[in-house]
Amino acid sequence: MLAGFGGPEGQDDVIPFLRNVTRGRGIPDERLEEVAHHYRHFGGVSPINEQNRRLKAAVEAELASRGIDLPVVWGNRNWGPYVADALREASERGLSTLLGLATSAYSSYSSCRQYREDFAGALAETGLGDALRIDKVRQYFDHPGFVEPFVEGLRAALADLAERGIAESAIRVLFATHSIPTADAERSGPRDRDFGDGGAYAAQHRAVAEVVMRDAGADAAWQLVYQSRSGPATQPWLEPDVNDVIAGLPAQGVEAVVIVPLGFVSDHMEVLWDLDTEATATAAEHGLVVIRTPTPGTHPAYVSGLVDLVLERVNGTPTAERPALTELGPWYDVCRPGCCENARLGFKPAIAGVAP
Ligand SMILES: CC1=C(CCC(=O)O)c2cc3nc(cc4[nH]c(cc5[nH]c(cc1n2)c(C)c5CCC(=O)O)c(CCC(=O)O)c4C)C(CCC(=O)O)=C3C
Ligand SMILES: [Fe+2]
Repeated sequence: MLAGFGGPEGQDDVIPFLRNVTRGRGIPDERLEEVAHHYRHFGGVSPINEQNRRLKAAVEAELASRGIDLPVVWGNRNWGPYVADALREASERGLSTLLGLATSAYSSYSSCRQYREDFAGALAETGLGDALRIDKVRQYFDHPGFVEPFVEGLRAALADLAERGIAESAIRVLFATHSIPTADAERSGPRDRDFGDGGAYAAQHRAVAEVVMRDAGADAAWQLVYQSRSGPATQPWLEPDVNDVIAGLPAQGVEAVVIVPLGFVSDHMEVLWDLDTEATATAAEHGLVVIRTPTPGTHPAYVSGLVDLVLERVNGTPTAERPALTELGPWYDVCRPGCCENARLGFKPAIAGVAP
């Protein structure tokens, strides 16, 4: 079961979609109006659903090319087709076990546990709790198939800048990911492991960024930056913001910035607006050359990696034989007790984890 975030597909969908995403989250109205404007600018259509349709087709084609007969259903957390729709479809097709494959690579409440809660909620909503069992594929931030498109993108961007005569010492590589409340970040990953500042969420990004720099053969300075903050100003979220960092670069002798959207799997609104529109404008204002590198999208390495992830789980591949490019992984198949809890929302039932 490919599990996506979901997005609006027309102007009339924008507000109901935003209500779905932010229900009970204390997001200020001004922020919602601002985000509605991003969607309205693109005709009220988020590209994310079309991207997931393409990803589903690509995964199906990869399975077929390997002669593997596994059906794929698709459901979203915040817009149709919903996870509940996917469960009904699975049940009608006579399936009894689903393996969730989320379009989200890292550990945190928003990027892992919320999928597990929504799977549990959809089982309850559809009454299919006895007929269907749902497991979830491990977080794949350090899987070679997810990392390879970023390495290729960074290598190409640096080659492009070299051709333009810009020295690597005048280039800053910014690895961009979604900001989350620091309270969520501290609780990301299993409760019994210490990952340092920003919890498992930040540690995973730092570790993958190092691998991408190394494998791209990059010598430039780099840093992890955050984007798309949405909570009230009083609530601490992970920093620094991508725009604040960009604004400070010219004073450090930087002439060009490469933005690697490390936290995202496709060119959805966070990438098109917050990076390609806003951060790019900030860079231009400060006289910087800017290149935003590609997201995995339907890159063959990513698609093939997703199928490998499904198969390692289906086949029970021993941990030692599972690919992982950082010391942090391979990540857990079954989330550990208390994994990625949400400090603000309290306890909600979730599946595919060890009971607390
Ligand atoms: C970690 C993370 C990811 C990456 C992992 C993953 O991909 O799962 C992600 C992805 C996405 N976030 C998306 C959209 C939105 N996220 C919002 C709000 C929030 N995101 C959060 C975190 C994340 N979000 C958080 C902590 C909030 C605050 C509310 C809450 O506590 O839950 C809001 C509300 C308005 C706003 O304030 O921005 C919107 C509209 C879309 C769809 C884009 C499209 O339509 O193309 C995608 C892929
Ligand atoms: Fe989000």
